Amino acid sequence: MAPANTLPAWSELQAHRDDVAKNFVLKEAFASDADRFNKFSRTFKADGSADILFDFSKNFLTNETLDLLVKLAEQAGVERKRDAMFRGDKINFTENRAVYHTALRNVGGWEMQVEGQDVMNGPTGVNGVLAHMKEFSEKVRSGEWVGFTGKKLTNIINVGIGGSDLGPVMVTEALKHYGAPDMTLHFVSNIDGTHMAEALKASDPETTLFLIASKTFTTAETITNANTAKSWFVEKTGGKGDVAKHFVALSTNEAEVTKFGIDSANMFGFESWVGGRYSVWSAIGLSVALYVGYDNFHKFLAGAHAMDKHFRETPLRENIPVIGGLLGVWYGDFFQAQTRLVAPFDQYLHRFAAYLQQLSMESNGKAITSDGSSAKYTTGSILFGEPCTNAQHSFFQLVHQGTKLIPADFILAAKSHNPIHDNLHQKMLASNYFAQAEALMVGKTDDQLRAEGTPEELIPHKRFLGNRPTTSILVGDVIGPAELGALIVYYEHLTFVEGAVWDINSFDQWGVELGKVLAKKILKELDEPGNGSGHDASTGGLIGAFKSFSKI
Ligand SMILES: O=P(O)(O)OC[C@H]1O[C@@](O)(CO)[C@@H](O)[C@@H]1O
Repeated sequence: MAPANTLPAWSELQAHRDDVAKNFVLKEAFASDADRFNKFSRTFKADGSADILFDFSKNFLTNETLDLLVKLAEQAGVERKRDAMFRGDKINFTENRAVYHTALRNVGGWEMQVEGQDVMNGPTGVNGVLAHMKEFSEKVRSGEWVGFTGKKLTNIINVGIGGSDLGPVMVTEALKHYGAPDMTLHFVSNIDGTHMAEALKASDPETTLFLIASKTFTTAETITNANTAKSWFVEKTGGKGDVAKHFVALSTNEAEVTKFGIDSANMFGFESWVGGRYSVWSAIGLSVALYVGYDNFHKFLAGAHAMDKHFRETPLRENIPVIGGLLGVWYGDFFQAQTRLVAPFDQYLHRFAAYLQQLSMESNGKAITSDGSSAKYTTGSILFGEPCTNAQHSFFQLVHQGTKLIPADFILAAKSHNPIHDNLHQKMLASNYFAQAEALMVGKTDDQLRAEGTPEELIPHKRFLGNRPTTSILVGDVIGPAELGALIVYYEHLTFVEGAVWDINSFDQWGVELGKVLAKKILKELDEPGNGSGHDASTGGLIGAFKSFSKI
């Protein structure tokens, strides 16, 4: 594909930005068009899910802007690339793989093949793994599957990192309302011994089930943590513990699973066309099924599939993830916004931004386009976020009065799982959700400050320039499994659209390899005399200091 900035629509957008958008004032746009909210809002509707309102009206958008962005998407081949993904083409061209996480949640019976092979049915097909997950999770939750002393397994330790951790953590936290009351979850990811030590300290080997979650089953942190866990289990049970009853593997790599000592019958597999950051829908999501029950896990898949259907079938201008992705390009490449804020007004979603960081930044943190040349434009964005209202009391000062343009997404469920104190908390949460977006848009003028009696010398300091764009996402009920699935997939496909316009490979992650290789070399040097070989003075000096401090 031609580099994005050589496409005709790109130049038209640049001209549009120069002539119109640089003077675009949101509050004036609303004052001049009473129908603006309706024009730039879209509602996601699907059976089994509450409606989800996506209000894009507080963005730097005019009809012309949206027309030009859609034109850019067309010229960049977004629809062609989207259809190639759903067709199972090897769009992950550096690893020669399909990108087929959509098959994992294909509850709609779509025919889905990779290299002419049906991926849904057959012994190792998606549906077979889901059936295995259903059977296993139901046996554990019912107490039919017990530990070596006959006790119910109520303490789950998921050992994984990156996509083998962030998704399970975020989803089990987001769906805590549906979690088994007698089940405790631990997620151990960091190689820092504290992570595993703290989990084991709180665990009884007789009631503990370990999920060793690793797509490759070669990730150093995970395999080390898994071996530590196994040693703890053997030691604590005096060798009487039956690993087969207390360890299962979630992976694509049967050989390494077997080498570790887990029987393949206790392995839940998935294919290499599932990227780590797209894997919560796969066997990696077993902790979710164990915690909230398979029926809720299926609803989670169904909500995701519904957003897949919307993305696959909806014309670009009405397509919600397409609009979200095009806004990412618009702010990043035409307004030089370097970051994106995602602030859920929802405590259960407190790990949502952390999950989206890997999804967005591991997908689009790329500077090379499909033909191997360097991108001549900005790609990717630094995604960050915390739940509100906490974030308002933390870093919103910069968002409101700083020098940076930070497009923000706010998310709220219309109903709370916990309508305590006569729903007062939910109303206060909602009032802040509305107020933050409004404040960022309208700001506060010098005249308003003077009218309040603000001393002249304080006016510049208390001025709010406003005109800061936000997207408000409002879920029309509580956020349950289906709504969560749809929300995640909105961001998955928004990320896809950004990458498709930027003509990058959003599905490999070569950038995580160099650090691993260097760490492996240094690990050996920590057990050898001296400060290692071939290091710069800083690295060598730090190694020396570490050895001295820790008396290695
Ligand atoms: O699931 P696994 O193979 O152990 O990989 C864990 C994580 O490591 C990576 O950094 C790739 O090495 C992420 O992409 C991935 O989610």
